[in-house]
Amino acid sequence: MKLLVTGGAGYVGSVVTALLLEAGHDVTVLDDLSTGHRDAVPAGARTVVADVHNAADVLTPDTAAVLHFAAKSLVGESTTAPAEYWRTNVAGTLALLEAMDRHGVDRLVFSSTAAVYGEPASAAPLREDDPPVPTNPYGAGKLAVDRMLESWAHAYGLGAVSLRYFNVAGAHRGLGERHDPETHLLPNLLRAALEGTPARVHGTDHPTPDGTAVRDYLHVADLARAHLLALEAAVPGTHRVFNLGTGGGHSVREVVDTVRAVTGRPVAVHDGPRRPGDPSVLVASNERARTGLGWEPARGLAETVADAWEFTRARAAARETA
Ligand SMILES: NC(=O)c1ccc[n+]([C@@H]2O[C@H](COP(=O)([O-])OP(=O)(O)OC[C@H]3O[C@@H](n4cnc5c(N)ncnc54)[C@H](O)[C@@H]3O)[C@@H](O)[C@H]2O)c1
Ligand SMILES: O=c1ccn([C@@H]2O[C@H](COP(=O)(O)OP(=O)(O)O[C@H]3O[C@H](CO)[C@@H](O)[C@H](O)[C@H]3O)[C@@H](O)[C@H]2O)c(=O)[nH]1
Repeated sequence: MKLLVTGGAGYVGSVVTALLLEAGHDVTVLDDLSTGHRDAVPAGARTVVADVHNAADVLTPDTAAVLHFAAKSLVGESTTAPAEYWRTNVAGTLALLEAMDRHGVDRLVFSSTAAVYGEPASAAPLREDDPPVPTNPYGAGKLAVDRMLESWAHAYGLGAVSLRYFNVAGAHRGLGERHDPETHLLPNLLRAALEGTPARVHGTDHPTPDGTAVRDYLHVADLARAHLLALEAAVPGTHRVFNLGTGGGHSVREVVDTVRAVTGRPVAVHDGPRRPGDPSVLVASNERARTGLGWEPARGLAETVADAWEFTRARAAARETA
């Protein structure tokens, strides 16, 4: 299939692009490189450096589907700089949908997020029919897009799938997290392991067994595989929503312990206050993805950390020889 991947120079989009190419698809990446990297786009894909608002210039009538990753995606930043979140994530998606309408492209796979659920009422795994009550502009904007897609499917016959990712982590064949500044837990812990500097624990007073926040860490290669299944599930006239997570949670302290075990390094941590907008527990129920997409995650936390560690060390070695 001829596919457009927005945000394909970013972390998740580059890994999905690699899998799409392996499966024989013809891929064009549209990315403004604001948080992505041109050299992260796998060989074999075309790259167009452009804003998602200008997707109409890149789409063609023979584009079969769009996979839409381009977004601003930091919960904390969305509370202090919301304008950019509404502009890129919501207005940008509206521009993309209008461009798809103009070219008759009727299938979309969208990167939604666990942040649409806000602060869950209990620690039970979140289901897609649990009430979405986002607590920050990032989650609110992603929920707005989920609802936009629902109306587009109903009124204009779009076939859309919203994949609500929980915490993506790990690396796949030389592709991993390269954010600057880096705010995500695992890359920060691995940098601490590499450089011998301390990492920070945001909040030790959560209502969890050890007081630190619990998240569902999903290997990026498992996540990426779900996108190929979602492409098949994007049937015109329907909008479907799937949570993507392992179904199990780990506290920040458990991730720290796993990093120490995998790297064999001490990794010092300083305890600090909670980060504004951070829910205490986010764990996915992946039942619907298992039955509806035939998807299941294959990797656990130790393998996810090990792959991210290999990526971190390889990049450090490449920097040294450069
Ligand atoms: N990483 C996670 O844990 C996670 C969890 C839930 C949802 N998501 C969602 O998954 C998607 C990918 O996230 P990621 O972690 O790979 O982030 P990323 O920042 O690595 O990738 C986003 C890509 O979009 C591009 N981009 C941003 N604004 C753009 C614009 N206006 N026009 C064109 N390109 C633009 C960036 O340059 C970057 O390459 C995002 O939509 C994000 O909200 C990520
Ligand atoms: O140096 C750090 C970084 C993070 N944390 C904590 O670790 C947990 C995970 O944080 P992080 O890796 O920053 O991810 P989240 O804030 O949970 O957000 C990610 O996961 C969400 C879905 O759960 C997505 O919506 C977001 O786009 C994505 O950034 C949180 O409790 C943080 O407070 C620390 O203690 N120290």
